[in-house]
Amino acid sequence: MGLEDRNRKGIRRLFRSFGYAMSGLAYVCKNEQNMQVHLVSAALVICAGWYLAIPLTHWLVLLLVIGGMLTLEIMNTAIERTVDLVVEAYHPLAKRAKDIAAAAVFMFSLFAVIIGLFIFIPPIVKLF
Ligand SMILES: Nc1ncnc2c1ncn2[C@@H]1O[C@H](COP(=O)(O)OP(=O)(O)OP(=O)(O)O)[C@@H](O)[C@H]1O
Repeated sequence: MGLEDRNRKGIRRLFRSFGYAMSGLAYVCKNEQNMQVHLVSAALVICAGWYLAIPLTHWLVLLLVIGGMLTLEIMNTAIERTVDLVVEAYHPLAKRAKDIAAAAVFMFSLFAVIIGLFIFIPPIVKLF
C-alpha cells in the first residue's frame, strides 16, 4: 500500500483493512498448529458450556478468555514472523524475543485453565 493510499479515509479503506485482517487470520489458522489446537479447545469448551448450561456471567468470562487466547496466539505468530524477517541466522536476541512471546501465550493459557476449572468443576460435580 502506498503512502497516498494510507492517508485516504473512507469505507473502501475500512473494507480493505478488514480484508487484510481476514487474510492474516486465515494464514494463522492454516499454518499455525498451536492456533488449530486453541480453536479445537475453544470449540470443546463452548460445547461443554452449552451441555452444562453454565450461567451467562460464566459465558462472558469464557468468551473473554477464548478471545484473549486466540488474540495472543495471533500476536505471537506476528512476532515470530517479524523476528524471522529481521534475522535468518541464529541469534540469542531472536531466541529471547520468540521465547518471551511464547511465554506470554503460555501464561495466558495457564490462567485460562485455572478459570476453566473454576467454571466447569462445580457443574460437572453436580452431574454425579
Ligand atoms: N533466529 C533464531 N535464533 C535463535 N533461536 C531461534 C531462532 N528462531 C527460532 N529460535 C528458537 O526456536 C524456537 C522455535 O522457533 P520457531 O520459529 O520454530 O517458533 P515455534 O515456537 O516453533 O512456533 P511455530 O512452530 O508456531 O512457528 C523459538 O522459541 C526460539 O527459542
